[in-house]
Amino acid sequence: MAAPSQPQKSTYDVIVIGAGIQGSFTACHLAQRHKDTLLLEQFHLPHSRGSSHGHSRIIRSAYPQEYYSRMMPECFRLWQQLEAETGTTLYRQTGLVLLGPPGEPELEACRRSLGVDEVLDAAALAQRFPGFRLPAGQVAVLDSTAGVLFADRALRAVQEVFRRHGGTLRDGEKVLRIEPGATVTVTTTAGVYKTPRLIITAGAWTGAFVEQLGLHLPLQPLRIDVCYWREKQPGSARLGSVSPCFLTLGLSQAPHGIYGLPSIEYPGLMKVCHHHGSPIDPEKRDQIPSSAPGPDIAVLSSFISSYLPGLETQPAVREACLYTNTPDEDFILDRHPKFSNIVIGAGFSGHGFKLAPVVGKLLCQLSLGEEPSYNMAHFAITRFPGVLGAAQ
Ligand SMILES: Cc1cc2nc3c(=O)[nH]c(=O)nc-3n(C[C@H](O)[C@H](O)[C@H](O)COP(=O)(O)OP(=O)(O)OC[C@H]3O[C@@H](n4cnc5c(N)ncnc54)[C@H](O)[C@@H]3O)c2cc1C
Ligand SMILES: O=C(O)[C@@H]1CCCCN1
Repeated sequence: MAAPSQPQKSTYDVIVIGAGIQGSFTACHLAQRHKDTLLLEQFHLPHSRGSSHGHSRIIRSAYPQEYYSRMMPECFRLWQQLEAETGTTLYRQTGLVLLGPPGEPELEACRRSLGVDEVLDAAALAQRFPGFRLPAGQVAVLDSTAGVLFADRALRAVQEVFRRHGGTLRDGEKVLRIEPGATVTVTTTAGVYKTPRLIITAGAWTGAFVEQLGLHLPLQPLRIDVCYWREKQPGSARLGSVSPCFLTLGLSQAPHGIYGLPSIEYPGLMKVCHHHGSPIDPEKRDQIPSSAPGPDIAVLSSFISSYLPGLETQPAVREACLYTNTPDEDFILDRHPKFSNIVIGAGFSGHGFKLAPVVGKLLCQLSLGEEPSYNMAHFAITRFPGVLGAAQ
């Protein structure tokens, strides 16, 4: 005889909306702090409809902005802790070369963030990493701490630790409505929940979602072409050989930057992408035709012929991922200006994965009314004018 079904629990200390890397780390910190936490995800997990899927992400210490580079030692430590807690390998050190014109301000700021003096010219780079050809007027700075995070595996690991600490993760359950108040009511496709504290980490869906809370955030979802390029000589860009990650700064033909990771996802294919994409509604991401090569592919092909002559100049595989950009490409990590028990983490602008352990900690601290461990000025909602619209 089947056991009588338990009535579904409906009250939690904290509810987190969105189980991407940011929501999952946030929920994990809360559960580790013994908060009874519900993490809600609209899609069945794992899924590839948002920003946290795929095999790999870059992690690096080098950052032009010191408010991110200052967080990196703690991020590296927390990633290591997650590896130890789950017995999985989540990080592989490969190094990263930053490429740009000598004296380029962001390149210089990265060099300062690393505390290195050395700048590699074309000959020094080619000797160290034979796959790269540095055109005249370009130099390289090496971040030897950098490497690859195994993204899908990392997401699974953090969700596993969340559950281990008593957290509840409900996937395939979309949040439809939020009613703010001292107790927030959260209505989903499957039930109604109450909580004194809500955190919204809904990725590319956040902008449209928080409109119901009278908040107009300048968040622009972008569809990114994730491209993989075949090595002419198989094995030349494989992880573990001499291939590092790379990132361009101040490149006139691609001002947003181009980046790459060694061939670890698909054998013989190196991931090289444009740090930019086309505006998109996340609900309609598959409606744009994917057959014709877009402008991003042309930029990448031309870059590859000059800098990476060991790769073929047409992508062998194209996938899609979403960025959610703010106008200044800094994150939003803040309380709702009117409803202080609702916290928002969004606008990760294509560089949030590596920072998720600290982002999660900060969102947890904000939600519990604690003093955040880092200066939050750059992440404030109120840096954007008119976010509360006419109701302000
Ligand atoms: C191609 C690409 C390359 C990148 N490279 C790097 C890199 O090298 N290094 C780096 O640090 N970062 C990188 N990033 C950025 C990083 O991956 C993102 O910043 C990060 O994944 C954002 O996570 P998120 O949790 O905010 O969003 P998501 O992973 O999209 O999570 C949000 C979740 O909320 C859910 N959701 C939305 N609405 C609802 C609702 N109403 N109810 C329930 N659930 C809901 C969504 O389904 C989704 O699962 C890259 C991103 C892309 C796309
Ligand atoms: O966050 C990063 O390190 C990379 C840089 C290049 C674009 C994608 N994100």
